[in-house]
Amino acid sequence: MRVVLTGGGTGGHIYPALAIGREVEARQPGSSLLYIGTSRGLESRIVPEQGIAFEDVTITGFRRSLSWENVRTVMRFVQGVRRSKQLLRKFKPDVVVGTGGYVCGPVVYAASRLGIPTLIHEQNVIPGLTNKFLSRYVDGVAVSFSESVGLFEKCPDVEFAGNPCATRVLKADRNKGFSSLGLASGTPFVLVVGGSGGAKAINQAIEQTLPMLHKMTDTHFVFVTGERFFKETEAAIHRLNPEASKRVHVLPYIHNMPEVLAAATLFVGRAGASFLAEVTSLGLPSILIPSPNVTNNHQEANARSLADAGAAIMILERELTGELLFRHMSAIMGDAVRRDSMSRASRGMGMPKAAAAIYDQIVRIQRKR
Ligand SMILES: CC(=O)N[C@H]1[C@@H](OP(=O)(O)OP(=O)(O)OC[C@H]2O[C@@H](n3ccc(=O)[nH]c3=O)[C@H](O)[C@@H]2O)O[C@H](CO)[C@@H](O)[C@@H]1O
Repeated sequence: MRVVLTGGGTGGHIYPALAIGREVEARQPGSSLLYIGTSRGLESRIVPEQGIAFEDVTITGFRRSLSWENVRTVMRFVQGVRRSKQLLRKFKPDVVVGTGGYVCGPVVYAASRLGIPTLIHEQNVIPGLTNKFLSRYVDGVAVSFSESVGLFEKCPDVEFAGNPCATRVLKADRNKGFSSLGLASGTPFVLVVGGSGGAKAINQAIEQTLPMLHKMTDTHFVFVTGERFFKETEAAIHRLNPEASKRVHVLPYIHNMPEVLAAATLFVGRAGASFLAEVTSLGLPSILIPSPNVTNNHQEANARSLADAGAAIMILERELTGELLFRHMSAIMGDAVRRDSMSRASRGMGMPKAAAAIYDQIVRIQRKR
């Protein structure tokens, strides 16, 4: 099968697209993938590293308020559709799959105008602007939450599939996760990561925990700062606690995240949808600090659903302090029975077969044509 994947800006849109691509390759060996993204998004680096062909279109997002920038965005959209049509005519895909983020707009729209079967995947309970716009043109929408099924009334085929990131972590080799971090297999560690772009508030809270970390003997901390905060955070950590470097491993970004997640004992981070799909698929206990700066405060809703099920502790950013975070981390790491119970609750929410369900939907929308 020839598949065009598109979606991006942040990891939460890119990894679902890659997971769908990998499922297609597994189910139909010899398939060809082309990823269309923007040269400014994270996808322009991640996708080529995965050995997948990459082409770019230029596009920007709409501002929610009226502005001249929106006029320019419309012009870029028209140009983006033209460029997408050229790329699609050349690659001749059997299907085009979009996973949200504004780059999807021109690519999926162009595909539908050319009569190519199209599917979009929505990661969040409340649909993003681009997916909502596209839903009237596409053949299928795959959603991650049952509550979202009714929100795409313009589309004839809406499937509650889950998030395909849940599938990509399952086959991950945890021993490779340990060795890539320079840790002996089985070393207990807390993975702290503020979403695909890092989170200043979480970085600052971790800096505040440094004087307390020696109390959690044997536990290591893998702390992912985000590329833009790496230098300052790493410098602050070494200044505040030079001794910490033995058990605190500071990194800007992790490229083999499935392997590292499979090895982790506890996850601390934002409540982005793709991360949560991975965490629940693996049955990891978590401490979630939802970003307050997202549309409709959807990360708090994501985090609350895990907290209500007993799979996670939620800390709101306005209440976050190093002391509170340390207290929760040390309570969970020090209590194996509690960890087991959180882990069972977390696994109970996982949807590890999501990628397979989306592959089946792709085949179905092709047949309907
Ligand atoms: C601030 C913001 O707008 N966040 C949104 C964004 O989050 P964001 O892009 O942070 O996405 P998620 O937290 O959902 O997922 C991040 C993805 O990147 C991967 N990863 C992350 C860090 C790293 O070092 N290495 C790595 O591989 C994770 O394994 C995961 O697959 O998209 C999500 C899915 O639409 C939304 O729910 C979030 O609200």
